This record gives sequence, C-alpha cells and structure tokens, in this order.
Amino acid sequence: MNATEKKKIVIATKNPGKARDFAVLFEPKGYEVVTLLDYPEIEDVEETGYTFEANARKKAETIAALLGMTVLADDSGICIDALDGQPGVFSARFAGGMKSDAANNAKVLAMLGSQENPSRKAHFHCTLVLAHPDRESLVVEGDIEGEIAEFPSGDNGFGYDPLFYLPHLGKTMAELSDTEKNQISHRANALKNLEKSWAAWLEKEAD
Ligand SMILES: O=c1nc[nH]c2c1ncn2[C@H]1C[C@H](O)[C@@H](COP(=O)(O)OP(=O)(O)OP(=O)(O)O)O1
Ligand SMILES: [Mg+2]
Repeated sequence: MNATEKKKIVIATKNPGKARDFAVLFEPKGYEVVTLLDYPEIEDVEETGYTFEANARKKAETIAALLGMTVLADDSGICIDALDGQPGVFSARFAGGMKSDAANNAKVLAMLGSQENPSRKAHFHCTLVLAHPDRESLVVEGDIEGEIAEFPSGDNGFGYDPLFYLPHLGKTMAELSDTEKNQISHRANALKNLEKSWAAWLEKEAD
C-alpha cells in the first residue's frame, strides 16, 4: 500500500445516515468507508434477532462470509423509558415495514401523547460487531442519554435525531452538526470501545 492509498473499512449497512456518521467517524483516522450502498447486488440481511447484538452479529458475519473479509456492522435504536424500552431493537420498523423515519417519530409522539405526564427519558443504543470469516467476532456497545422532545426539530442527522433532545446542549441531535453529533453519539461511544480492543483482535491468530 502506498502512502496516499487509504485503508478501507467495510460497514454492513444500507442506511445512508449511518454511512455518513461512519464516514465522519473514520475519515479522520485515515479510513475510507465502504458500505452496502456500494454493493447494491447484495441482498438485505433479515434482522431476525431479538437483541441488538444478535442482529449486528448476523449482519457482520453474513457479509464477512460473503466478501471474505473483515466487516463491521451496527445495530442500533432508541429505547424510551415511558414505553418500557420500546421501540428498541424494532426502532427501524416501529411504524411498519416501510421504515419511515417520519412515521416512526410520529408514532413515538402519539404513544407518549396518550400517557398522562410521561417520563421523557430515553437513550440511543449502538452495538457494533467486527467480524472476519476465520475469527470469533468482537462485540462492543455505546449509549447516549437524552429526552424525547415535544415535537421534532432540526434537519441534520437521520432517524429519531429530530426527537432526541440533549438537555445539556439545549438542542436535539438533528440540530447538531455531523461533527458535533459524532463526538458524543452512541455510535461514537461504541467506536471508542471498539478502538480499545481492535488492535488485539486483529493481531490474534485466526482460530
Ligand atoms: O444516530 C441515530 N440517530 C437517529 N436514529 C438512529 C440513530 N441510530 C439508530 N437510529 C434509529 C434509526 C433506525 O430506526 C434504527 C436503526 O435500525 P438498524 O436496523 O440498526 O438500522 P437500519 O435498518 O436503518 O440500517 P442497517 O440495518 O442496514 O444498518 O434506529
Ligand atoms: Mg436494519
């Protein structure tokens, strides 16, 4: 590899919002981010698990086996206290199979609206799995605490960002710049944990 050639990291996601977050997170480290948006011929991996880890593992391990290389996957979502942790692992499909961010946000507001004085506390969760066809996968997690706003604000980010209010900043996640979001997000926190064990994992002999 010559000095100008970037290292590549393959991320098993088809979500353009995540792809952008990962580009912001990895580019300063000298990586070029490649996602499944660059491999349109690869079919969706069905998220049949009931935990973030099960789904992240399935996405990472399926794509790593298919491509024969190291692959990172992210399974994430929002967990809302007043909804007993829902939508959680079902965040993407909360309002139905069409995976509409606007419909998902509207459903959250409607469900909280039907409760009397509900807690607005919530957190985003991210599980990252790093997989290689010949190794045991590496699993890490990250979270960020916040509140559900009364109405959506901001047009940056994706998913539930317009509803996720950060009291100490006085802004929703969608009102932060990409750089600001990716310094504090659940995804950033998971990546910090991945960095702690990544080098040792790469050096380990294949099983
Ligand atoms: O930073 C975030 N800001 C806002 N919303 C977020 C974030 N992180 C996850 N979320 C929401 C979006 C989606 O409703 C669900 C992820 O679902 P999840 O299955 O992990 O991703 P996905 O299906 O959109 O893409 P893919 O599986 O191809 O990676 O949580
Ligand atoms: Mg998904």
